[in-house]
Amino acid sequence: MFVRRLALRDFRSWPQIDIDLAPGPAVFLGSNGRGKTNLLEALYYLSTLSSHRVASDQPLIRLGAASTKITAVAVNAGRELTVDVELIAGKPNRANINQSPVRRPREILGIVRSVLFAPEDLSLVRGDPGDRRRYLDDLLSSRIPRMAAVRADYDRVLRQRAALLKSAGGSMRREHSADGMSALATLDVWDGQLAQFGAQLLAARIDLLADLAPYVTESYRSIAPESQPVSIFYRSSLGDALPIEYSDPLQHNDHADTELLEALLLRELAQVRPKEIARGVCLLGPHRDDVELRLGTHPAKGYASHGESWSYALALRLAGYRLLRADGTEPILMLDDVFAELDRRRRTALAAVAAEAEQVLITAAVPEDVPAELESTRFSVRTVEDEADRHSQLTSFDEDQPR
Ligand SMILES: Nc1ncnc2c1ncn2[C@@H]1O[C@H](COP(=O)(O)OP(=O)(O)OP(=O)(O)O)[C@@H](O)[C@H]1O
Repeated sequence: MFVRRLALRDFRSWPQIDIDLAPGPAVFLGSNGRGKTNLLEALYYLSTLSSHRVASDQPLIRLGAASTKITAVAVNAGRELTVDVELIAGKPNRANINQSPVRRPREILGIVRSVLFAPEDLSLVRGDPGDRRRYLDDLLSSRIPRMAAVRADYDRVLRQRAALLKSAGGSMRREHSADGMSALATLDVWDGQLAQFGAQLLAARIDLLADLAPYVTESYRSIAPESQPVSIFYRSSLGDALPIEYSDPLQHNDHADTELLEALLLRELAQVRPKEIARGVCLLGPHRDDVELRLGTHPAKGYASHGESWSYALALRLAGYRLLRADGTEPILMLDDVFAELDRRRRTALAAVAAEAEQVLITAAVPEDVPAELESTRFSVRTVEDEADRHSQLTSFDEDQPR
């Protein structure tokens, strides 16, 4: 798929912009802080309903504006769909497909598919488990859009159960108190829901990892052939209760059994309940899980060098890209200021993948940062400043140059 048009209103540094795009590479050039990443972030938002940089939507709305709107015309196998989402401060977001409102914004997921590789991705290797969970879950929602609803249900149950654990902890501790008994009964209901949605999410992650793992190994080998091989494992808060073939993607060849996982979660939740009540937090479930990234026989986190960590992060993104492609829908590849960080071999490996992409959007400070095989449409991104305002502006790079 590709995006034929991207229009923004009051998105970060862009008051208004309407860009025509074509299949193949497009390069956005400009020095630091001009608004290049903001363009990619907007498109990424349409494909995941979240930013790759911030957890809340507020920073995406241009300072001084009350709302922002992102619109794209996506072309998939010759079929065009116009999709837009409006983020309004303090109100629920709204979305349209072909100008018709959808009931929930997440109904637009799957129309624009993208994979974004950005400097922040180093945190996939060096950061907290939450960064790796998010990587898996975003890929999951791109691949199977209905999983976004499962995630939302799981998060809702998690929040409500956590609130119950916190507020009712005191009354539960008072033995045989009426409040305590009723809180325990309510907790049983939430345990059931947590196990139900948690098992669906867990099964989907385990299946995803099994499909993804060979692409991660292959992508890493192509980027860093001289390095030790990599392998990935699912680390569940269920610990040893999780069947071994569910932890090791190379041993998992079937669909994960959701009923089995639900029963395991329920059983283990019953076991940890006293601890959860004492601490007032949910200790078990996919929100506590991690993906272990190994380099050779060691965990990459704390062991891999800077270059190896970069290669690993890039391999994870390329693996996601290849997996979506193998599913039959080519995602847009977005490369945010990454070539300058890469050595020659890794630049060449990444450029080879990007040159084959149906559409690739690249940001860079200077043209020399972009490999020659990816040269095509070039835009200049600059900042315009007057007394009243400071904002980004886009022009054709080639027309900009002195003749
Ligand atoms: N909500 C907002 N309203 C107005 N301006 C914003 C908002 N959020 C960010 N900006 C501005 O956007 C600019 C940063 O844009 P962006 O991150 O796209 O830069 P960039 O061109 O990718 O730079 P770099 O090469 O340094 O990554 C900054 O000038 C920042 O002040």
